[in-house]
Amino acid sequence: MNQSKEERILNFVLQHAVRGDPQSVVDHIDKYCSQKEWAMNVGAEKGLILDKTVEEVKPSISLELGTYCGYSAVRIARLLKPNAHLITIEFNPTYAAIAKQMIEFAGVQDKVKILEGPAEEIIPQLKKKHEVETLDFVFLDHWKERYKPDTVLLEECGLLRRGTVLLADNIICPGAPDFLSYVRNNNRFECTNYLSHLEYLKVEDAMEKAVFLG
Ligand SMILES: O=C(NCCCCCn1ccc2cnccc21)c1cc(-c2ccc(F)cc2)cc(O)c1O
Ligand SMILES: [Mg+2]
Repeated sequence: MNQSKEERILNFVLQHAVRGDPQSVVDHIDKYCSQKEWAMNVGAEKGLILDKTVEEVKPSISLELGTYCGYSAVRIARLLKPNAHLITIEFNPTYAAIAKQMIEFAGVQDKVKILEGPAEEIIPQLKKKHEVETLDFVFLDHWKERYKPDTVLLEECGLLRRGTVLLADNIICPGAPDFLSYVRNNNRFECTNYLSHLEYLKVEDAMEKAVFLG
């Protein structure tokens, strides 16, 4: 049976990256996806914006919506302080299985929990089933039309606290217009836009940081 693109990405990492070295895993995914096959990882340029945000927030508990092959989960986990954790939600079980292997190869499996299913179903379970109190950092990178409803759901579930930082990928391409207008017109969010480029291409893209003011 033919390999999928995601399996080819994983195999390239398993064969060429350094086991237990998250930076090597990130660099090799970027090498494969810039030279061989485009894939929707946040990539190196927007990845720096993600890194700077994680380093600023120093989150104890982070949530990622959209795991895909695990690129940004490894990118975030490599910067987390001891005993800090990332919960990452992936809808597609095939992607989740690839990401699990990617995260284990990078050696960050003790910091990352992958939950399978739609964010809409999992977010309401985070407090009771996954013992989350409130979130320090949220990276939105899933279905662009779910950014706004899932942000509202996070607030309704009491998962945001004063200072929780949301960072959203793909604000320009593919775009998340209802999320953007929601957070920018809501006086309980302090927003910052970071202009960048779509992963591996010269196409414009941006990330939006929205700090919840409580
Ligand atoms: O679609 C994107 N990502 C989402 C993938 C599917 C998420 C499914 N999913 C995962 C967790 C989860 C939880 N709940 C519900 C659903 C959930 C995406 C697309 C592009 C892109 C594509 C083509 C193009 F021409 C230009 C740009 C670039 C990106 O960076 C992207 O992130
Ligand atoms: Mg994205």
